Amino acid sequence: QQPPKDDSLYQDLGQRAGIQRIVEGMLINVARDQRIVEHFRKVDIVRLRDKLVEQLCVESGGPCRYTGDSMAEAHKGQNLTPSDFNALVEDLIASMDTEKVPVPAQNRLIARLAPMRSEVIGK
Ligand code: HEM
Repeated sequence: QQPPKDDSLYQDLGQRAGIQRIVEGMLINVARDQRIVEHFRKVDIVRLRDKLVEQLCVESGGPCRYTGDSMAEAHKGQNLTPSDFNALVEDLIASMDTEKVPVPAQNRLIARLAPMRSEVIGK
């Protein structure tokens, strides 16, 4: 038998609906973010939204499955920099602020994304 899964972060993010609002808010922030918006010009934004929601759901301990590409695959050829990465994280944090996600929960989510940094940057 599996130990019960810790889904407290998923709950703190407002479950699937809350995560969807966070992701959509982040993408709206990205659309206004001159530092990185160019990367997203030709992207299927609905697919990106859906894959991000799945991924944040999984990473926060929610009952979801991630069906997208690997992080290395998704960011291959983009040559993303540490500054690009930081800009996206700022846009995510601003969205979580708008959604009134408590700061400790924000920090837990960022901590779960941080290990992906090396798979995203410089590919
Ligand atoms: C921890 C940080 C990041 C995570 C968790 C993440 C997550 C994802 C996910 C789940 C996808 C969708 C993959 C798929 O379609 O199957 C994706 C695609 C994409 N990401 Fe990221 N990403 C991160 C950082 C970044 C950064 C810093 C940028 C640019 C500033 C970026 C730009 C993009 C773009 C443009 C796509 C679409 C690629 C395409 O459709 O060809 N990502 N990302």
